[in-house]
Amino acid sequence: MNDLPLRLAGVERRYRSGAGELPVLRGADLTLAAGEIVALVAPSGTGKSTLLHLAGLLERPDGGEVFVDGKAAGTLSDDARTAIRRSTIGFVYQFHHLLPEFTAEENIVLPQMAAGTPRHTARTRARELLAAFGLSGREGHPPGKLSGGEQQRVAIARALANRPRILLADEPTGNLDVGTSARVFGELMEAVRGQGVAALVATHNPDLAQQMDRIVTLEAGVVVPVG
Ligand SMILES: Nc1ncnc2c1ncn2[C@@H]1O[C@H](COP(=O)(O)OP(=O)(O)OP(=O)(O)O)[C@@H](O)[C@H]1O
Repeated sequence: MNDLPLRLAGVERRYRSGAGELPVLRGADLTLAAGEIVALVAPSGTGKSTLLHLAGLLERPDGGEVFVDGKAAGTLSDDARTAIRRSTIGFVYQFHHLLPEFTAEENIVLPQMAAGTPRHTARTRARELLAAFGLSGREGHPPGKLSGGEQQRVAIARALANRPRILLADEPTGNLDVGTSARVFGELMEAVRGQGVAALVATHNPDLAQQMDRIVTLEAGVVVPVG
């Protein structure tokens, strides 16, 4: 069990508001094996983003524990959690969140340098990734001069730049038209499978979910298998 990239055990999350408490996760369990791609398909507002934020160590649960590579994240300092996030976890969001003032290549170089990779090594890796996503020749373009599909390809390349063990994606192609979404998602799957990354992908798109290894949903705050 210890070398599972990701394990959520009895994870709880409540949001406090003026009206009281909203229990969103009530003991969610989920494991991701290396190379496994899991679809998280659940109605809006049931806690998909919350689960991804907890799995990505962006927030701490109110109960339960998140294990990354067998290590309990709850006992770690914020700095230690940030270090794990940088080296081990890649994120892709519905909107690319690329830095607009930097080029496509720099957007992929910067997170590598933040994780301690020397600039020349980071540049080589960025160029390889951009080539793998069909973006050779676009290295010097800022996000504003790329199409929506190209921007999302850069965001996926950035998420994979530090060779993460875990990829967390929240509607990664939700902002793209149907054809572009299918193409970009296919490239994402190929890259994830090629690198043996464990991936958890929240999506409302049943066609994309069917292409993954397994589908889970959220019901009353717990993770339930589908099919
Ligand atoms: N910071 C917060 N403070 C208070 N309530 C929150 C907060 N974040 C999320 N919620 C509430 O928790 C519930 C779950 O939100 P979450 O964003 O995880 O759902 P989701 O399944 O990802 O939804 P969607 O598919 O619409 O993105 C929602 O009712 C939401 O309003």
